[in-house]
Amino acid sequence: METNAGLVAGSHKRNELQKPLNNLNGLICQICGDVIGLREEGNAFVACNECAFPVCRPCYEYERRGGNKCCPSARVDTRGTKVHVLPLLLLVFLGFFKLIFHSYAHLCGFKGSPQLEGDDEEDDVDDLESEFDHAKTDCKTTQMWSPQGREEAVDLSSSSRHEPYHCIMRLTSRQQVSGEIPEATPDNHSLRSQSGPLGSSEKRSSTYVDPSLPVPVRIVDPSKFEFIWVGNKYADGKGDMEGTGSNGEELQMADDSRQPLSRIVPIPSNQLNLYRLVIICRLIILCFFFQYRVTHPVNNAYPLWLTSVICEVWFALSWLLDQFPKWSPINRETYLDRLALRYDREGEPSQLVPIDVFVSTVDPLKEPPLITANTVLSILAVDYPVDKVSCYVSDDGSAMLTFEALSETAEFAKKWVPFCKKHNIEPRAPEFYFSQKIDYLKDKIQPSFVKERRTMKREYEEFKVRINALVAKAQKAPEEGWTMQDGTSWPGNNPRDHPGMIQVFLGHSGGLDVDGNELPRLVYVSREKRLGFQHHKKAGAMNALIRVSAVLTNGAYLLNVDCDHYFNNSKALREAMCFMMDPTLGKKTCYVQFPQRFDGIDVHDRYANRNIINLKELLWLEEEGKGINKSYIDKKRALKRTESTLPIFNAEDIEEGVEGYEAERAFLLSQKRLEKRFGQSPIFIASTFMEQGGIPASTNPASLLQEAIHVISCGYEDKTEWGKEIGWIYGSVTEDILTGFKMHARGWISIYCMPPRPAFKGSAPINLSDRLNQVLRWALGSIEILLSRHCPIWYGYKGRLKLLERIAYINTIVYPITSIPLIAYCVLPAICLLTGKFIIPEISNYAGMWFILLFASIFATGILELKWSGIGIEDWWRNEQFWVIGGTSAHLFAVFQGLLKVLAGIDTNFTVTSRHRTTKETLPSSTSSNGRAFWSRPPPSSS
Ligand SMILES: O=c1ccn([C@@H]2O[C@H](COP(=O)(O)OP(=O)(O)O[C@H]3O[C@H](CO)[C@@H](O)[C@H](O)[C@H]3O)[C@@H](O)[C@H]2O)c(=O)[nH]1
Ligand SMILES: [Mn+2]
Ligand SMILES: [Zn+2]
Repeated sequence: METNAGLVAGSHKRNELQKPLNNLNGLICQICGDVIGLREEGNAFVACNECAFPVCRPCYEYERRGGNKCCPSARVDTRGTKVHVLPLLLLVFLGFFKLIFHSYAHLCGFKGSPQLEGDDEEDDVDDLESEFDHAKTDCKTTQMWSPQGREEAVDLSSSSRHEPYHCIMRLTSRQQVSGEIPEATPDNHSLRSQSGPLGSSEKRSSTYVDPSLPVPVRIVDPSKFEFIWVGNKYADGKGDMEGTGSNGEELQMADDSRQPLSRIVPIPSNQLNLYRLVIICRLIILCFFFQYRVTHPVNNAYPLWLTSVICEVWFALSWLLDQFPKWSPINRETYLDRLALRYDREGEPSQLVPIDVFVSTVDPLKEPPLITANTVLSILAVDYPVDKVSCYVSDDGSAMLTFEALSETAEFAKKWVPFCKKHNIEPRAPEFYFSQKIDYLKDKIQPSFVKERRTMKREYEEFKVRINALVAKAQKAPEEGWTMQDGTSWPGNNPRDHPGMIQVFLGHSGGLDVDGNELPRLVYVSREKRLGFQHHKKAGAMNALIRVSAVLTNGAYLLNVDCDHYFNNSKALREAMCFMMDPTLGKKTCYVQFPQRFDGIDVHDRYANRNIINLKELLWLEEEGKGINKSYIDKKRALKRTESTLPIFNAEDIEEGVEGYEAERAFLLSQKRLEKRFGQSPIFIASTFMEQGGIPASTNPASLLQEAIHVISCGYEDKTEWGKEIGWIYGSVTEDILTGFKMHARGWISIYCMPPRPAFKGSAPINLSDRLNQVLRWALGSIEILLSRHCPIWYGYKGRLKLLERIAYINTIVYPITSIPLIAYCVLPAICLLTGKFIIPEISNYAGMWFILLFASIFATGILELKWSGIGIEDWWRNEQFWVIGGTSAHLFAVFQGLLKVLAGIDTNFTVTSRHRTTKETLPSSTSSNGRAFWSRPPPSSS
């Protein structure tokens, strides 16, 4: 509001200034700073007669081509709609008229002139301009178009996948961040820093450690609630808090190295209590309802009655399971400024720890290289010290297209990254940045910025042309397979049987950006694949990356994103570090996860992908700081590094120095044991002992590459604990849930982090079949876990899983089974109709009351949830619809497929994915492309 007022005032002022000048030549364009030229009649060019906002003709036309229908100043004025109602109406009317004319012409068999379809703008076209055609016709869509014409357009939204969460995991479980931070003593590691869960917001500094407070249990189900608890208050809360601290206080806080880097934001207790009250009422009503149902069978339709009661009981149970995680939500906010004060002070070397970012891709046709490129660019431009970020791209499809696109991306990054950092733009994925409207009235917009932005946009369009050309070229593979630029054959021609490949771009030796600064390192990795070796999909790919990165850069933490999920918030890494480097939280936190947000969903969100309401799939909970979720991430570097670190240890053992731990540690330290656990790589094992990450200075880079190829070979994990106890855990297609579960069972906690500006965004499946397939895959993953030794119902009672965590995981695992009663219940009405019988006996007034109360309580909970979450009724309804669609199709199918797979060993999926591929063996070789070294390794001779 404040900004708006400012804007409006600003533009008035300008108008006033200009009025007297209006007829003068020499007026300055408010966008680019050039002089506004004259029109033929000798008056200054005026774009908008309403406000006479001074823009030059080139700027005005540029904006128009970019899809703006109104003048640059009015567009940012929120009242602009009012001003432009008339022209809009006219436009609509005109459009309508054209439509009628068109159909009429069509009916008469007469072809309307093509101009009729376009806008009435002039069509002088240079090669850059034609690309704006699309935007002209519909500036609202996020579609992307290419300069070459629409056929080649890449539709962003067509990327078929998306993933729930991105997590930062610890690499070492016990991160000694820096000498400054004293060890936590056992008595203050209670996390509950604040007042009680619902208490008023006391001053943080005084309440931070108060071991005497009871430890409240809080759980959050972001599926329905993330907006409730976070949306409204989060953003403002921070401002308020900061406002209260005087300078002196802040300084003092900065001094105190135990100041937490985040806090829990209290939720108003009346809100929460009201909700809880309704839930309890609903529960009580439910009990009476069942009492009535059970004691009043329908005598002439006993089977119908019995079926319906069984279904109802199941629904009630699943509702109850669903309810637990929502009982005590937690909301957190971070103090980025404290993080910077403590570890990243101006003028001193940064003490932030290094992070390796992993991007997974498989199929460049389903996951368009342009999307992956955008993700990579957003990582390279992230707001974190460049020498502390490395980006690893895993290509499970060993596609030369992916490789070449990455090589182009590295080149483009040299221009893109300095531009982002100089102007501090968001988001730092160019496609999404340029699709945003720019607000020329914001004070920070300088004419020089406008010009650089235009240049950059042009560069990006050219980059897109190059990527699209690569994609076009990759459509039909030549008989003899792909050949690299230097004429050698591409080693990955057979994606199911090829050597490991690694290529390092950028980084210290890979060239500087256009301003002469270093860039983060970018590494292409395609792990070795051989027939007869299980590759374990994404989990396998991530484990390979854990090892390569440990050998090459060895970040202390790792972050995993899918290739279609770009950094929407360039401070996301810092957000996560506020938890990982927190003096108290950091020691027990295994991973930080961010919710999944989407772009490019169709307006009506027909397939209910907006996670706003996403059902159980996204269940997670935080309890005494313990998080769960369907996220993926996992284990830190799998292993741990020094003494304390592995997540293979139980979290408390590490903290408390339990006896067994000491003993195990001694055992572990023996090299033999380490090799058994981590595989035969002395360099990898050594790297796990580097608490702060980084590689021993003495190592020779050439030998590191050799070793890196070794650790991604497909036999490397044989007889080790990879995928069993270490790294991403194998055995479920939802490896993220399984791995998170395993970590929680060891007593680690996880944090759910929801910065006001969403940290990551992805593209969601936009067609029903992709979406159903995804839902099917997730449900199948759950069933796999349900039927495995890791089933949360029985697993780990000797471990450290908290009861609520267990319930939340059970809920996440069991939901596909609900499809069976759901289908039964859907069929019941038909049977009732056919047989003329009903599932409920003649109803008395007394019974009728329970029915009415039950429905009322269902409405009440629904209304409260809707109200607090800010979810619209439409979204909610769509979600309910999709729940039935998915529940009666994909979930049911998953149950059977899972049973088949686990009980009979039939992997239906396998037959789908492994279709015809020629098994042409390509001889891997050491080659070079583009003058850079390219490493690969021959297949194991006979192992
Ligand atoms: O053999 C494979 C298969 C997949 N992937 C990658 O794994 C990610 C997720 O796969 P996708 O098919 O896109 O699944 P989604 O349902 O979109 O992803 C969500 O759900 C998955 C299952 O829970 C999680 O693995 C993902 O992290 C999560 O984002 C993608 O980046 C893929 O490139 C591989 O690297 N290798
Ligand atoms: Mn995906
Ligand atoms: Zn201008």
